[in-house]
Amino acid sequence: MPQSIAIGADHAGFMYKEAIKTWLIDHDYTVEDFGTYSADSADYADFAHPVANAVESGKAERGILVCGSGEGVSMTANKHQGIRAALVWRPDLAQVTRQHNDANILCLPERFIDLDTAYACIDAFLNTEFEGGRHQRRVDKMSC
Ligand SMILES: O=C(CO)[C@H](O)[C@H](O)[C@H](O)COP(=O)(O)O
Repeated sequence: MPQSIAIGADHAGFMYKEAIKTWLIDHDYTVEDFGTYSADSADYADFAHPVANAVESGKAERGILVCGSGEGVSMTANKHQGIRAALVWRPDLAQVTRQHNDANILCLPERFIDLDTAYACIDAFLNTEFEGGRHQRRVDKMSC
């Protein structure tokens, strides 16, 4: 299971990102926080790219990104070849995107889910293994 987690958010995900950082540290994960560092208006790509770079390079084993809808950060992170970023709003979706898609970044929509649901999604994302097999073949076909 992963130990090092890169996190990032824009202003609309800042509050959850801060709470998630504490949650991860309390659960013995190593966290690198790529910002944003306040609730001032900011651009999600400025945080999604550094988190994606950290995961793509192997500096972090997984990433977690938060914005208002989760859409901006997921679209940005998925521009990176080595990234499979999944926009998730239910724990069972987090579980299946690990099992079937080997997702390496979790994207959460702060404006659409409560914090306990976000924690449950993270728990599933960090504690579910990729199933491989037919799913590996499909993941291998993602690159263009
Ligand atoms: O990408 C998004 C919307 O698809 C994110 O939710 C952003 O956080 C959102 O656009 C920020 O909106 P704001 O009006 O600037 O707060």
